[in-house]
Amino acid sequence: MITKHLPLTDLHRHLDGNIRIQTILELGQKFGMALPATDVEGLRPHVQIVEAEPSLMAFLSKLDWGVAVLGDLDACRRVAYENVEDALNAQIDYAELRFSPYYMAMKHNLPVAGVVEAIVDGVAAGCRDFDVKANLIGIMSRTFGQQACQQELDALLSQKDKLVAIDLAGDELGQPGDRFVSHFKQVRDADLRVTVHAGEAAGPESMWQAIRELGAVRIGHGVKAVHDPKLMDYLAEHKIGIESCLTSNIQTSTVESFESHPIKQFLDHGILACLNTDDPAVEGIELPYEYEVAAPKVGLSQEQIRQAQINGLELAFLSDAEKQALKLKAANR
Ligand SMILES: O=c1[nH]cnc2c1ncn2[C@@H]1O[C@H](CO)[C@@H](O)[C@H]1O
Ligand SMILES: [Zn+2]
Repeated sequence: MITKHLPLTDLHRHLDGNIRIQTILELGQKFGMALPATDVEGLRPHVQIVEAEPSLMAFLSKLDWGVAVLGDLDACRRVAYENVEDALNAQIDYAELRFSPYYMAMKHNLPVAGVVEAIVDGVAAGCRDFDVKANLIGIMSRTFGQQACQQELDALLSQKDKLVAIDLAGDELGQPGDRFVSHFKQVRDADLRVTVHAGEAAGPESMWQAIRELGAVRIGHGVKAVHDPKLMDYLAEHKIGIESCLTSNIQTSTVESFESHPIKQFLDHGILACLNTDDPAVEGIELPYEYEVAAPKVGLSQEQIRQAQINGLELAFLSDAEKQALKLKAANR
């Protein structure tokens, strides 16, 4: 259950993994694209997980239609704006929305820096219209290699004041983190924080690398840490946050079943793990589902679920004053 009088955060939420099916249809039509179906139910199996996929990469292919219909920068702005409305509808007080501008720009050759501007714009408009606080995390999509990531990083750093952090997402097995050391040096030199998808498809060594060589202060997924007791200790001692995404881990076949998800061990070990969605529209879930259905299935007690909610605020890339303001707002409702 969500504790109503505490702020609800979603720190791991891909904006480009959360494009409404209806919007995909409308944009597809607007830009004259042949989609695999012409109505929501027909399109659903092409853009949403209907049963667990065999691998992370199979899961990720479901995001492709959503970005394929982004025919101009206005379309990017629309999707960003709708993401803030979706966060409001999911009861979220504070969202860190992450996006990969290169991935969004790819199909229609949009200017990558222009995509960043459009997302900044759309999210700002959404935050004005809906009562949600949001920050942006720029993603480098490792799937497309080092050069594409440098291009993506250049575009993101051109708007660095509008971002709170940079992430590395995509093909963890095919593009290991040691190829991105120089990219993350630039990120740290720009005073941006670092969160990295690691220990999802690859093992605990990928998490060590993200922490030691890339400067990660939070890790996306990180489920493989349970196989490395020293890493478990390190995460707890150094307060490295684990952004858990329970349903996503089942749907990518990263974790075999809810019952065997390691988040319980993380919390028992004093690790700051929190609950997040990942790609809500693609998964067909929202944050309340993670709190009310997925977390109990994993075996978390109500006290542990509450702790995960508290951890979300602690791990947020916000100032103490901003956290305090969110706490006050939640306490008074
Ligand atoms: O669960 C995930 N693991 C790894 N990469 C992901 C996940 N979800 C989305 N992306 C990746 O993030 C970028 C879009 O924001 C894309 O590169 C997509 O493949
Ligand atoms: Zn993710």
